[in-house]
Amino acid sequence: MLIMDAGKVNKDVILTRTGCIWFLWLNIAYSLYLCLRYFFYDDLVPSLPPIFILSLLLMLFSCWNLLLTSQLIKQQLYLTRAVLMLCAVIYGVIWALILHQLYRATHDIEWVMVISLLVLFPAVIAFHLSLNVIAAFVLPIILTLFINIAVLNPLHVLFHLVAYTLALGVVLSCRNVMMEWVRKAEASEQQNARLIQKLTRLADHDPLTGLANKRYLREYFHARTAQIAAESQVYLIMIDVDHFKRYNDVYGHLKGDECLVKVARCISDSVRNESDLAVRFGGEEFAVLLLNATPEIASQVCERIKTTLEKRAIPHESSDTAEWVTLSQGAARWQPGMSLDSLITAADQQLYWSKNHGRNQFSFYSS
Ligand SMILES: Nc1nc2c(ncn2[C@@H]2O[C@H](COP(=O)(O)OP(=O)(O)OP(=O)(O)O)[C@@H](O)[C@H]2O)c(=O)[nH]1
Repeated sequence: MLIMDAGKVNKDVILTRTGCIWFLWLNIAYSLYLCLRYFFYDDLVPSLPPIFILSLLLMLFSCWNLLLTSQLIKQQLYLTRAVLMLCAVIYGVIWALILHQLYRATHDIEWVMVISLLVLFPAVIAFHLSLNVIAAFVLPIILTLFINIAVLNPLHVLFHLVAYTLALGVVLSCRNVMMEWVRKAEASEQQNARLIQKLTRLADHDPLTGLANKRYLREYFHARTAQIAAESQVYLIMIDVDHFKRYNDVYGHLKGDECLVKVARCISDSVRNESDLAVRFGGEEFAVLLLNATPEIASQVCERIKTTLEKRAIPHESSDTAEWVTLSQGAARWQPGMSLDSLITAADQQLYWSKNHGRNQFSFYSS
């Protein structure tokens, strides 16, 4: 496999691709410089054809790779690391040959060393994520330069070897600095993502019960009703705890809070469809939004909430309705074009009907 699709790609490969494009443009610029240099300096003339041919080859290979990369980007495809390494070796060998020819033409090892460092430095930056790709590019170049340095007289060999090794060390140490920056950037990116997740949860959920809040209901309602088909049936159930003021008065507000958490759990346990949403509407009021429901499903959910709470049997000694905590519910069906506020009002009217006709029951409105 020379190419992989976007699904199998990790972040490293994408970062390497950005580096590749930069590296290709640099190679085009360098090869252009070497080709043009011929017209302004005559020191390269004796060995012009090999350098000219190699520079031209480098330019054409880079242009072709650039075109290929843009095609891959369009098709959301990426080169595998093995192909990157092969390309790095080819570039390393071409540059090794160019530097060798430059040295043969100029006999100026210091200038050739500077040119080699100018080539190595961007490669280390571009491929900082992969030591193997860097090595595949760097090794042919270093080997050629060391061989060329070795043919100098002994005093110069030592001086140039030490100088070049030091310069290489500086270039390679840049990779460590880059990696440190990348690690820090990644750590802060992850921290930000966690923070955003936490803030989003705080903004969308009720801190006491953990259910979605009214703000999220509004967002969810608008997003989902804009998507769903006109024939889909959407229901809103409004739920209110019966005689909750008396519960607080008898058991205290902390117990009241605990009771609301238990009620919330009963409601969320009764909502089984993933697209349905259980909401703490405010105070001791809850709501359930049912997407793709039917009148039967909506009444089943109301019945399930009632019986689940009955099974929990949370004592409520001052309630006129039962010995345990009970709920009144009212449901209304959404019609396409109907606003959330109108739907809430319609469901609320049914809730009041349930309250006024004995509590601990549900009532329906289906226009
Ligand atoms: N403990 C606690 N109590 C709350 C919270 N939010 C609202 N309440 C209380 O819920 C009670 C609601 O009282 P009412 O609106 O009179 O309703 P009710 O007593 O349930 O009477 P009915 O709805 O007619 O059955 C008030 O006493 C509020 O203080 C909360 O987060 N925690």
